Amino acid sequence: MLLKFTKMHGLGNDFMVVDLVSQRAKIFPDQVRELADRNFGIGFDQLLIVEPPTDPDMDFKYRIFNADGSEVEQCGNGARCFARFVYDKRLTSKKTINVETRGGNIQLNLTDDGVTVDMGVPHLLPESIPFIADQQQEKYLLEVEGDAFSIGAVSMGNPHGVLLVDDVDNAPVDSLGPKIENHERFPNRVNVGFMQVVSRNEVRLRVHERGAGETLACGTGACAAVVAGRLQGLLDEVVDVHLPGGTLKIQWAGEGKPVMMTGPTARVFEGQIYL
Ligand SMILES: N[C@H](CCC[C@H](N)C(=O)O)C(=O)O
Repeated sequence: MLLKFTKMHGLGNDFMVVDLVSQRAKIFPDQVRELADRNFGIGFDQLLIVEPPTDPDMDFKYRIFNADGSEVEQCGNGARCFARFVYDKRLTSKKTINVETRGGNIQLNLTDDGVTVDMGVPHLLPESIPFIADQQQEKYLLEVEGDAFSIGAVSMGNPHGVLLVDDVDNAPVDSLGPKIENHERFPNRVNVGFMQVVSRNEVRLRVHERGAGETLACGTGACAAVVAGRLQGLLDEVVDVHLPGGTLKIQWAGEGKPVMMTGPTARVFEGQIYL
């Protein structure tokens, strides 16, 4: 069958976006891996699927697949692109869009200068991340092949580990990222953020993503980094998060409050592919 899609990105974190409201298709994990391949397929970090909601109070269901074919709970950069996609494709005329995801319901707000997403309240209890630990802490000691690292652990619906580094440009993203991604204390694997605190309102961040490797930006990673930094008393409520692909504005008023993420979206091309 011929499947229409739109190629989009949020700060270089790139997506294949598919409307399965007005199209019908079944996409299997093997196909996701083939489509994600940057030589043999379309090439993307994540596949984003638009479906009708199962919850009548929601406008859409938003499904996310990593390049390795794994279906995951949340994708922040993807959420902004999702909002732009459903509005531009006239699947909705709303500018405040409520979507259900595996990681919980989120609200997307189309604005003149981008999209602001209510990413929901972060989960901090170890069992909700999930992360194996005796109790909730601002930071944990993680043993990796004989070395010990201090790490924050936060769920934005999807799991994140956050390490503080002096200089992101020299952070061990390629060597340490995969080891922590697959660490036994993260039963569902984990996204790994390397954060350099520039000031109380500014950080630099690189993220080794679960199921995709290092990406140019990670929206949930930016949210998790600010949450971890605030819990450690290092950051104020509003933080500019500088990622290799650009900057996100993250706001978190504190425990029990939602994380707000604001940033741009971009459409690259329209395509169609035989499945
Ligand atoms: N790799 C992530 C999903 C995509 C998250 C990222 N692209 C974002 O913008 O939040 C995971 O396995 O949980």
